[in-house]
Amino acid sequence: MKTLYRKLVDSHAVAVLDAQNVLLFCDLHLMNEYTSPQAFAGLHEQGRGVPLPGQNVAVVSHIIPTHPVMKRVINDPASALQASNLKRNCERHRIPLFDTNDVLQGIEHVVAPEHGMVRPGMVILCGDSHTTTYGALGALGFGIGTSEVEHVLATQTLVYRLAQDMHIRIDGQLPPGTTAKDLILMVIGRISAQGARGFVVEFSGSAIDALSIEARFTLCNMAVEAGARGALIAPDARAIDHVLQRAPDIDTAERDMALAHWATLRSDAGARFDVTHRFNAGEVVPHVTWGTSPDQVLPIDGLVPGVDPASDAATQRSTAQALRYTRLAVGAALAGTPVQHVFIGSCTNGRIEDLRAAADVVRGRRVAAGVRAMVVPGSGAVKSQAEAEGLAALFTGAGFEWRQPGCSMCLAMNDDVLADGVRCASTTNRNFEGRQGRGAITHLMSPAMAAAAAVTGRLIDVRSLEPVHG
Ligand SMILES: CC(C)[C@H](C(=O)O)[C@@H](O)C(=O)O
Ligand code: SF4
Repeated sequence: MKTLYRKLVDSHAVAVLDAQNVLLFCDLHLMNEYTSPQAFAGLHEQGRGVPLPGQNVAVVSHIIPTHPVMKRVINDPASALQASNLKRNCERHRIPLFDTNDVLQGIEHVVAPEHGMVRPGMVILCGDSHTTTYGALGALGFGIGTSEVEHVLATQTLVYRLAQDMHIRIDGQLPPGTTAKDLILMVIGRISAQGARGFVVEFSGSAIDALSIEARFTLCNMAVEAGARGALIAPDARAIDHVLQRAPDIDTAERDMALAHWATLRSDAGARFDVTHRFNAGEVVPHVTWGTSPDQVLPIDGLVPGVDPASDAATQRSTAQALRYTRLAVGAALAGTPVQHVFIGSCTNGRIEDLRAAADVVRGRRVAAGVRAMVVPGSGAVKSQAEAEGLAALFTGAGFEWRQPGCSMCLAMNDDVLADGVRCASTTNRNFEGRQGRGAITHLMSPAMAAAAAVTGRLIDVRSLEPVHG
């Protein structure tokens, strides 16, 4: 009787090293410009090569400028060097690369599944924490450090310490106006940013079954913000369709074998989880963070909390510091807080369904005076799809900036940086101090909620917007 997680580990264990560690085979190794340079340098120092270049792929994601011009030139010398290093290294080792000016370039976690690279049952590694995203398709993905990137390049394996099994079961129906983003923010708020530390989480239940694949990406992407070492959803017919539509290389014979294998990718009835949590999706309301950790989050009708004298000293300190940083008054309503910036994008919420959800709110409305709002699609493919559907025209017509794809203001490693004190409604995944710019204040929320903030200039429950007439 095994959990899905243990099945994936066991089927990829090249060797058992001891009771806690295995040598894990990696089916797909993704790389970005930021965490790969030292790994390649180490590889070259030791005179090693890359034995399986076809099982590696690289994407320029983080440092890339997104201003809306055709040709993208990286002006910052250090960033330009990272991009040119990645190109040189990929050429040298014959590793496929989505380079700066590739029309399909984007955020690594948006690009990889678009091309059918992510398949159920795979182990996928990347020097990036949001690799947990791929659990949405039944693949075990997680982030690794730069020295591990080097190890994977050289051997296509990783020395891996086993995690514990957590089951998060979510039944019930998400109410209208709420999304997977609200659900995962609620879960993180309840179990805390450390709540899944040391665990791989398997999500299941009727609410999960009802989610689109893109919504499942959002959920698994943010599981790492609860400390999870991986997130999984057993692949169902919807996940399998999603993969097959994007993997034309699978011929009929392979397809039958693949389908038979994928059907086994679920936790056995009676498999034991170390911890189980249960939630009711029917209770979900739009959520917004108020602090500087994703678990400092409240329903939009919540009041900014004060320091709880009953909490431990560390929590008291971090609450006080978060309140200082976000400049919110204890006891004030979160709703109504003015924002100066809105950012719609990232590997959490930069996919086509996210842009459609934001567009549905924006249609017939305009960006509020004094607000700067931008949409940064997660990839070139998302961008052209949104343009073909008329979403780009809708956004620009309403006063949004329509940008080129990349990580952008999710972590401000390019030139999309907010000024000190600017408050931003953001569809990203981390509200850490300084993440969107020194002194900039981030409120995490869903695309619909961010769009509502853009058109009203404040944090607001999207469900309370007056209908648009005419
Ligand atoms: C730059 C990269 C290493 C980092 C990560 O690991 O997640 C980034 O993508 C982030 O979201 O903070
Ligand atoms: S979009 Fe944000 S979270 Fe995702 S990989 Fe880029 S920086 Fe990291």
